[in-house]
Amino acid sequence: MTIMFNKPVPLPSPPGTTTGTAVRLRCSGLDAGYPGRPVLRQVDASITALTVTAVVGPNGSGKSTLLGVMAGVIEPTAGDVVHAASVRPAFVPQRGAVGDTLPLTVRQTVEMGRWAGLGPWRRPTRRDRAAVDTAMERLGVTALAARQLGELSGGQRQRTLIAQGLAQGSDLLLLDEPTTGLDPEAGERITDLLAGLAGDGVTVVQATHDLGAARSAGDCLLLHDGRLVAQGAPQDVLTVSALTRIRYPATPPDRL
Ligand SMILES: Nc1ncnc2c1ncn2[C@@H]1O[C@H](COP(=O)(O)OP(=O)(O)OP(=O)(O)O)[C@@H](O)[C@H]1O
Repeated sequence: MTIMFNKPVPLPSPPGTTTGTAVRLRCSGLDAGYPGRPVLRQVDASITALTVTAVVGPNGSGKSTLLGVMAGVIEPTAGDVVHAASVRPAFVPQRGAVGDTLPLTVRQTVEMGRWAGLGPWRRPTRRDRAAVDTAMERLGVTALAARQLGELSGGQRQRTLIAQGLAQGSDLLLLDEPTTGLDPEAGERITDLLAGLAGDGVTVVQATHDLGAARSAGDCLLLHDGRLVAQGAPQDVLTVSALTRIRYPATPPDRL
């Protein structure tokens, strides 16, 4: 198995996609999981550049595991992950992964997105500060800069964490359930912001249970039991029959 970050750009388009569509990342024959627990099996999937891709599937279907592999934090046990750029992806894990009680302000949280690129003394440069300012503005959290993380609403907190990912300056943003637990308005705001980022040169992949967010994505991967059962436009992938077949729980027929 291999994870490569330096393949030539662009990768060839997969069969069935529009000619000329640039592929940012491709998984081929991917197996991955945890010690004693195989999860992903033979996943072949492509992430289209400058698009929001939604990764959908029931609990335990392998969405977070797939994001972890794309982010390079989980090693595949078989297959390849090929990136069309040498820039490391920015990974925003699930909301619960960041403690609410951390004594951090919004600005300090976003600044952490720059840490990997700082020298041993962690002195931010003007460029670092500009990246933080831009990310905070883009996510609408500038006015919250001095607030503690624990004082924020769910939507504000989530936008702060996405700003931290954006501040990393990657062209690939991987988000694990960015709208889970938010009220519809806060969720829609994040969905719109992600679409705006894709329009501004960032490739976005989000694992989500939010079918509204998935339907407004440009592309969709449907996982079931660690296997990719469909990939394509949301209206072609998130059909009543496909969701019923995998017994996806959040599919009231009137919302399809
Ligand atoms: N750190 C871990 N160690 C062992 N098994 C794990 C670990 N993380 C997840 N799993 C298992 O791997 C499988 C896939 O989990 P994963 O989190 O990728 O699914 P998911 O589709 O993101 O689920 P959810 O929608 O509930 O977040 C599940 O059976 C889960 O219990």
